[in-house]
Amino acid sequence: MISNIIGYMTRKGKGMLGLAILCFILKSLAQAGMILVIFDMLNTIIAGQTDHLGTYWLILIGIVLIKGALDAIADIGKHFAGFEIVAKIREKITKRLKQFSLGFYTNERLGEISTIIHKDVDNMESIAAHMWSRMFSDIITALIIGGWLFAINWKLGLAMVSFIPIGLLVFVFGIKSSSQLEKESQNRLADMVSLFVEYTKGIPLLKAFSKSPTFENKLKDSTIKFGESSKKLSKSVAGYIGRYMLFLDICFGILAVVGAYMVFHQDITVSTFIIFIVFSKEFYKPFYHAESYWLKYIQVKDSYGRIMTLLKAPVVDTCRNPERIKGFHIQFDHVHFNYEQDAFRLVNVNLDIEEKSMVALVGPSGSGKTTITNLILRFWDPQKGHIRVGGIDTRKLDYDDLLAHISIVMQNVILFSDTIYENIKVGRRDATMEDVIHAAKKAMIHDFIVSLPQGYDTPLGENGLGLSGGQKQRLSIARAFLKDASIVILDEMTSNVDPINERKIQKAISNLSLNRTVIVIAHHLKTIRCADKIVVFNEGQIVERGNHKELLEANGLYKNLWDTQKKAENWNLRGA
Ligand SMILES: Nc1ncnc2c1ncn2[C@@H]1O[C@H](COP(=O)(O)OP(=O)(O)OP(=O)(O)O)[C@@H](O)[C@H]1O
Repeated sequence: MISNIIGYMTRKGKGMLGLAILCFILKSLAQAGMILVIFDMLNTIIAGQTDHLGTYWLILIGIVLIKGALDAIADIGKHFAGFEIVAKIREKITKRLKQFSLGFYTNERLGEISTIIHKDVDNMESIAAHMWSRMFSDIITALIIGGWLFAINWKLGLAMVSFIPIGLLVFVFGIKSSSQLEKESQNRLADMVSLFVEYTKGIPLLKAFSKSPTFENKLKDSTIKFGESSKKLSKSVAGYIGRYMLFLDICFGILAVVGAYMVFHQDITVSTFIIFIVFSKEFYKPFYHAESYWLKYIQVKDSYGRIMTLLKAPVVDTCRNPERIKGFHIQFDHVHFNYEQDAFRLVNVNLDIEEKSMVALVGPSGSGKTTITNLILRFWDPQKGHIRVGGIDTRKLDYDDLLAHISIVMQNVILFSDTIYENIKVGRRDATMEDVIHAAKKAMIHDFIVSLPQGYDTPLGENGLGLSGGQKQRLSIARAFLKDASIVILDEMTSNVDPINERKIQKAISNLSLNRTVIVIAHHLKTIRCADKIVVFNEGQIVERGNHKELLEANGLYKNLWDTQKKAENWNLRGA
């Protein structure tokens, strides 16, 4: 983890981190030097020589100033290094996010990505800037001071480290034995959080339908379970940390006893004894801090794991010399596809969508219509067979070029918390106000927009809050007009819109369909009667194809669906 994170830094960043560590070491040594100067000063005072007191004061003031300067430089260095790591990791993630297939962006993933970008990357800053600079400087200072103390008297040096190996063994075994409890506690926490999220999302439903406390009981249960596992973990951690600290204290006690014994037998002077007592604290520092280093490591380990999983997730395959699109005839050639093993399968799909024709995909829910459009967009790639656009396999096409030539009008229109103008401009970032108005007029939404007090500058709430479904869909059609792509994928609205809105949407869609290759995922069969070709899917296979008249005459699944929808309409009318 350390080498990987350092790998993200530039030479300057690494230099600044090194400078911070060096300054912290020098600061600790300056601190030690200050104590030695004070010792020396006391010795001279005890000896009755007070002539050089002024020099001592000057040296002490000098050390204090140097310490302050070192502290400031170390602070600047560690923050520079920390912020650089954060910036570099975020840059790498941003680049990677652009390379993922859109199929990667499920709702859960979006939540996870935002946690990674906010919390996990910030954790990397805290470990690199705050922990490493301290930890490395503590360890190096301890080595220098330990070496110096050993050089003064190796026997007392041995007393100083006597129980450290046993203490470290206790620490390492403690970590191992509590790792299972730690995992358990993390899992319980994850269960509790996901239940809370589910609960918060479902509050309106729970209020409307359920007075039973089942969900609340589940929540209470999971909170208790998490509490219990946390208590067990804390108990185990407190146990081994307590034992470890005890061994460090025993070490210090042995140092004091052996030192006093040696002073008594005049093996060492009192000053040597005092030097050991005072400076051994500096030597023990990283050992006493091992607990906080470890806890910090645990805290960032998961963050690091999540960042790496994201950075290593597979991206859309791109070939070395991708080709540009040369035409808009779409062809499925013996395509086989499944999202997951042993689940829905698209079986041997052969399909020709002529350039500038309109093809409607129909079939029962879950038959594979959206999957066909997902494959054209390369949200996924087929396991077998080829999908060609303009005669070229989509895997050999420049992916950005492919997407630049396709407009999508989905039922779930995604709108941003921004003005109507900016929301339409998503279709083409360099569009002018005139272009936007022109597109809105073609999408039959201009009159509605100008009727609003702030017109095109009207801010939209999150995901278009304040607009009806029909209005949202016409805004998305305006985007498609603005993009002016040669291929249009339309996912027809399933929810009921009022007849005026429906007529406007139909008019806007027929405007958009002119002179383009159009693929419609059709739910209302009456709207696609005029399509050049209707392809009927059932359980992942094409079962019929032809125009409306031919399919009715064939008396198959299409006729069945058509009759069912007509019956439903009649029923609606009678019901009304
Ligand atoms: N991301 C996915 N991962 C796994 N399975 C999926 C995924 N998306 C869709 N499916 C499954 O693939 C099958 C076909 O789905 P698809 O969305 O293509 O059907 P559809 O004909 O468009 O349905 P509808 O008319 O209801 O929108 C369904 O069984 C669905 O559950």
